[in-house]
Amino acid sequence: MSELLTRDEYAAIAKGLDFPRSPFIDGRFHTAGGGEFETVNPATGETICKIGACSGEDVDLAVARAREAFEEGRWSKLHPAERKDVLIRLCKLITRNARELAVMESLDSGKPIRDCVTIDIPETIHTIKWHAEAADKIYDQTAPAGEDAVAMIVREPIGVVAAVLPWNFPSLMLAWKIGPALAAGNSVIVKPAEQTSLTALRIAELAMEAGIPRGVLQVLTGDGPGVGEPLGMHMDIDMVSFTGSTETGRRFLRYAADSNLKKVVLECGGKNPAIVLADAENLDLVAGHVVNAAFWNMGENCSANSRLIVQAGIKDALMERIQARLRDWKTGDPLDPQNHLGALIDADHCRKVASYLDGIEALAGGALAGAYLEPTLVETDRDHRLAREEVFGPILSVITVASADEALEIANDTQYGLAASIFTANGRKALSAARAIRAGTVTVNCYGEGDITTPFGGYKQSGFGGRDNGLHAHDQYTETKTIWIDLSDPAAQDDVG
Ligand SMILES: NC(=O)C1=CN([C@@H]2O[C@H](COP(=O)(O)OP(=O)(O)OC[C@H]3O[C@@H](n4cnc5c(N)ncnc54)[C@H](OP(=O)(O)O)[C@@H]3O)[C@@H](O)[C@H]2O)C=CC1
Ligand SMILES: CCCCCC/C=C/C(=O)O
Repeated sequence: MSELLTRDEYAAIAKGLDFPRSPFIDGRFHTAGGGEFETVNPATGETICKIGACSGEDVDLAVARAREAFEEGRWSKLHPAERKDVLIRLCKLITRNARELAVMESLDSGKPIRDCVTIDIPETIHTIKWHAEAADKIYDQTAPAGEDAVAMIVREPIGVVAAVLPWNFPSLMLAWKIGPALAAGNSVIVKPAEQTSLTALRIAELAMEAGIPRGVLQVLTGDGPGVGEPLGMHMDIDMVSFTGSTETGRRFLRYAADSNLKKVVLECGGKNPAIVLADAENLDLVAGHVVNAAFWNMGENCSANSRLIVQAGIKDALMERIQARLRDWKTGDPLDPQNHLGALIDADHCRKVASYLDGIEALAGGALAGAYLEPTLVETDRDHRLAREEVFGPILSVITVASADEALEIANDTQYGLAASIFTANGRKALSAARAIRAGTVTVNCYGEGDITTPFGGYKQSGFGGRDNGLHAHDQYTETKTIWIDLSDPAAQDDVG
């Protein structure tokens, strides 16, 4: 926390920011053809600035420039070590501008500055750097083809990749996509969520300064129907990597089917359980994980544990500790580093989240003001919509169970399968539960998404087609080619055919 400044110091940085206002196409800010939209600070409701919205022609232009860059090999044919050097230069530039980027992110999204400074921007840098470093350390393979042939299995960049992003981790999700996609040699077109375009635009500008050739990293601003759909339907885009709602993810599968069968990778929603069994140790620590898992980033997190499934024997002791923890989790001005929760993405979304509480008495929290909603605890049965739907806000649904088997059955009774946590002192129970839970990430006696080295993505309707993070992400941005070379003596061969 020592790196944090005061609220007034952050406000002074905010005053001095120069906001990017246009899409970034072919290495420069470009006058958009689709009018303008306002980007609003959810914490105050004030307009930060107007940003140009891309037209269909702008999308076509960006795709043409991306294709040209790819075919000319400006980036795709560089030695991997050269791509590494440029991406590391980009990381240095992001680091140099980290404070401004953190404040920009907080203003644009309502995220607490403490998280932007200590998590979002450092993790953005770490992610790009990790993939950059991997670029010249990944080997291709040869197959066991015998003495008379060499069979090489080589990776090649896919081509033009569109990265369609959500608003909940604007720069980090950008890094999760562009890190591996650029390291692998692709041209990337980013479509940030309309609410949160600012840091993506600034990072694209820094990428140009770092030496990423024009056309290789572009950012198209605008909304889903105006920009996301034309990207999804485009005949010259080779892949879409998407993070967002399951409903919109489904659309990208349809776009691909109705256009060129582009590769689609989806990272979608979750309704993730935290299971606390009666033998869990150190309930203070468990309560800390449960609170963090549910309320970090205002619960606007696909991997939030929004269901607490707790065994009856320890429920009261745990709830007492959770309530005590919550008293320290202050909600308010995102630029004040004392606050753990800032504003939700906008007042409409906040009202929608709060409407889940209609007719329910909360055990704690529940106060609503503008785009702010206090962290809220509610007791529900397993079939309540709060316990089944992805709320994407700071509401934790508490479900009491009699046994570990019942807990696991409820945990899996969902259309989603992104993440889960289990707390127990019994190693055998922990491991068998981790295997039984149908989710992409299961944490034992802790909460988290893993780290850059571990793949992240979902089972069932939480994901499709691949994983973010780790070398698994690198794989998803490459095609696999077989090159078979015959080594046998032509003179000794029978005729063919
Ligand atoms: N898994 C996750 O991390 C996330 C899940 N969600 C869930 O989704 C809910 C709705 O949030 P929302 O922002 O609308 O999420 P969406 O899934 O709609 O948005 C994600 C991205 O897809 C774009 N998009 C939206 N509609 C279309 C479309 N028809 N064609 C192509 N692209 C499109 C969005 O653009 P634009 O927003 O500019 O219109 C945005 O860039 C949330 O309440 C939450 O439950 C939301 C964000 C992240
Ligand atoms: C520091 C790791 C943050 C991971 C956030 C993962 C969330 C993804 C999403 O909501 O899409």
